[in-house]
Amino acid sequence: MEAGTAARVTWGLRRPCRGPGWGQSRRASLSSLSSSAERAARRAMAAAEAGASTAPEASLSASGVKQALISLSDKTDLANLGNGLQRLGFSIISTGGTASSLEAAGVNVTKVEEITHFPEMLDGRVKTLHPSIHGGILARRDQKHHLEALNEHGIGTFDVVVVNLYPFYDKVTSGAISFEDGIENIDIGGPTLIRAAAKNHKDVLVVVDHKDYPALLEYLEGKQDDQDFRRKLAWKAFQHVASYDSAVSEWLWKQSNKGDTFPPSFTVPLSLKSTLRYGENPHQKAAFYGDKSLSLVNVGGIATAIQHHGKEMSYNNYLDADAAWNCVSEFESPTCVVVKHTNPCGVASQQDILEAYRLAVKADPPDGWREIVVAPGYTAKGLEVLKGKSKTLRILEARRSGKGTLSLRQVSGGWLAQESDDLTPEAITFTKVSARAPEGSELSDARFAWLCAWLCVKHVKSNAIVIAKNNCMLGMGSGQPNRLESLRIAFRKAGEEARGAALASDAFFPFAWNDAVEAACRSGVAVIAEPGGSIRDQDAVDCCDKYGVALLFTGVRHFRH
Ligand SMILES: NC(=O)c1ncn([C@@H]2O[C@H](COP(=O)(O)O)[C@@H](O)[C@H]2O)c1NC=O
Repeated sequence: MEAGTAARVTWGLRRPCRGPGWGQSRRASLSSLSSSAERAARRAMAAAEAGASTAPEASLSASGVKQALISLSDKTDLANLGNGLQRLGFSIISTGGTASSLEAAGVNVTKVEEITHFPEMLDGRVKTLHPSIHGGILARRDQKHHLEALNEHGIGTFDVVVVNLYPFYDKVTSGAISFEDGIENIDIGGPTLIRAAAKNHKDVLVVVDHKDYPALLEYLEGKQDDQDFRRKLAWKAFQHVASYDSAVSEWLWKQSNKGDTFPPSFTVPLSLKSTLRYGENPHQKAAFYGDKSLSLVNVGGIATAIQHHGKEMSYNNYLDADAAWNCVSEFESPTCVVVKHTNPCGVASQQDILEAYRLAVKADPPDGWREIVVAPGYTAKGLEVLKGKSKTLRILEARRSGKGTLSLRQVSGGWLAQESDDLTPEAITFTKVSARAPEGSELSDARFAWLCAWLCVKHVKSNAIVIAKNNCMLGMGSGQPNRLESLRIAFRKAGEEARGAALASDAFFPFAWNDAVEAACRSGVAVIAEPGGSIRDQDAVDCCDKYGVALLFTGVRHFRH
């Protein structure tokens, strides 16, 4: 690509553009088309007429000088960019703060107002919103009448536009910010520049990410035009603006619709965290995206976990780690949850975490290797020991999964949205409906069994049955087409230890006699906890009374389909 010469763009200065009579004086000055810029514009038009506009050289500005517009809030690597562009012969035009930083870095720069003949005004709300800027970005170089229009109005073309936006996201997530401050942090001129340049990417390179500066400079140094490169930048630019707008829109919805959870429409800003080796199965490609919704700031969870050691996480690893971590995050006391295929199959809560681990593993001993460990933190020694266990063991450090989020789930052609199941154990009231009341530890066992069932149903399909004793899960059954089948599986796992234990069900028992309730009673459990609400609730009460089992209704169902 032709290097051109570094020159300050001064040709726009010739016309006063403000106040009444602006049109007249403007026309008057334009009538004397004599500047070098206008001569250059004519040269560019001649080139367009000659059909040379698709060659890289044709992206020279109408003035014959290549121009870059730079307007950045985040000024990371700005000096390198400015010096690089200057070295390549670009004339640089910038907004106030960016121009000052460039000057401080020894780069020649022209302020936007020298082109627009308007000062930056309204506290920065209007800086670059001007035909002298947007005409120079949007004009099609292969359209004679576009270049004629630029020429008529004394507007030069821009070849490169580098913009990043007011840090709206950081501001509104950094703590208390007033509504007015939020509004002032919505960038208007920046997205407009980005969209204009991205639309005209055939002739204008648009950059929104400082990580792309080296590639931009390398591209500009090259001899070949590459429309793919330009299109990728344009894609990224529109994506950048779309993400930005989704944050603004989410924030505004929250400001104006307190308490109303479901907006009529919304956009979820996702960014690629990693591509994965494959999906659930090797023939499926897969990737992991982080969700940058404002409502998910500081909610922790697996998406923001740090991996300290081990093989790269797979698609199924993420699902399992998520199920285990969301489950363990529910407990206040030290708890260990073992998950297989997203089912919590061993859960123990003990003051000593090592003891919790031993008991949880005992409930469902690993049938092979352990794939992932997730914890809120590790001592240096602990990490060393775990690393020594296996080269592949994935060791993750995660922050507790938060509450109050919207849960989204895909179905063919749409998404289901619901509030996350944030009910705390304190919100559950155990109502004794049987003749016998649970005694001593039976009550806490019932509560723990219910908690386990509750945690299970958040991650596995109903029907869910959990048997627990001494703060330890003894057995669980889930995902079976009927409740009796889940119950049988849970009892098979619990074995003889089920005698005197508590049993919990995620939903009511539709039948009692010759069915799940009677089977549970005959297996020797001391307490059954279930939501209640069946038309045959009385059968369940009568059955428990017959066997001397305590029956508790919780009034809360925790289906997961
Ligand atoms: N109003 C405008 O015409 C306008 N043009 C560019 N900006 C933004 O101003 C910022 C740079 O400002 P400065 O160079 O003064 O630090 C950039 O983030 C850019 O997106 C604008 N500001 C906000 O809307």
